[in-house]
Amino acid sequence: MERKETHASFGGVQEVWRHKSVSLGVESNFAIYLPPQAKTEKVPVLYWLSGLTCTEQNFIGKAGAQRVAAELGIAIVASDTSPRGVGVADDDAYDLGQGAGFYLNATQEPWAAHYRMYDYVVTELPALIEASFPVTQQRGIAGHSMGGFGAIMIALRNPGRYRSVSAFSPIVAPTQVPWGEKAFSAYLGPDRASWAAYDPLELVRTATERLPVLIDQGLADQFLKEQLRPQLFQAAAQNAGQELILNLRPDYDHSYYFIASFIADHLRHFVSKLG
Ligand SMILES: N[C@@H](CCC(=O)N[C@@H](CS)C(=O)NCC(=O)O)C(=O)O
Repeated sequence: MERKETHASFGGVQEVWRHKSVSLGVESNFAIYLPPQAKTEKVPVLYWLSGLTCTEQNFIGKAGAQRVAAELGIAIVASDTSPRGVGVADDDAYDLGQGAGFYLNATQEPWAAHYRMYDYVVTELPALIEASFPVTQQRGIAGHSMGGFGAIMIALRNPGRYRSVSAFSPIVAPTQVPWGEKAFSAYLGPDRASWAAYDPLELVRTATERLPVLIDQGLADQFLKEQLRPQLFQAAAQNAGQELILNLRPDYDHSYYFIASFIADHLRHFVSKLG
């Protein structure tokens, strides 16, 4: 594992590391913010999953999360959004291939060899983080858009693994919207039965643990009506008895300006569940 960046930030440190990932079969970057408290004690860690086109850099450069993470004494880990490199399958479109891994394990060619972001985010990365940094096993998961989908899907599938889950502008119904249908068709194949394991609307029906889900959604989001459709998750949650805090925010769009405006609420949501 090699440290690529280190920056003092609000008394703590923002780092970027590169390591050989077993799940992805290539080298991958992740970012970790360690608050000042981590110099003397182990701290809880929030995993952040970014959206389409992002790397580990977007969140750390644009969300402005370090100040409140330092106040609260939590670490934040931001992964990449797909495997990358010359030997890794890709597509010219921004919403498929590198930068668009959708946090699942692909079963179809040419994707299956490297596109295993589900295993990476759920198992490999936390094991590495917990062995290498001063963090506890108190984990939270949050994300944006494709990453908001990833956070909700992963929390619903992994009872006991996370203390909290939250999302900005998540793709809640990937089997019913163009971004999700395109990605699931490519990575999982045409058999829609295989999509259910990654569909939050299905998972919320059968989940054995129901962490309250916090969602913030901008009402001026250019992707709201076609790709995000939070009301579909709202209805599924209501049917399932799933607690949902859905904050609809007038005027806010899909960008990191929106995330930066409300990220503190999501960090506090995580800390409120640590008990
Ligand atoms: N049309 C946009 C769609 C991608 C987009 O909006 N990505 C969001 C996540 S779904 C993002 O966070 N972009 C990177 C950034 O704003 O830093 C593009 O081609 O870049």
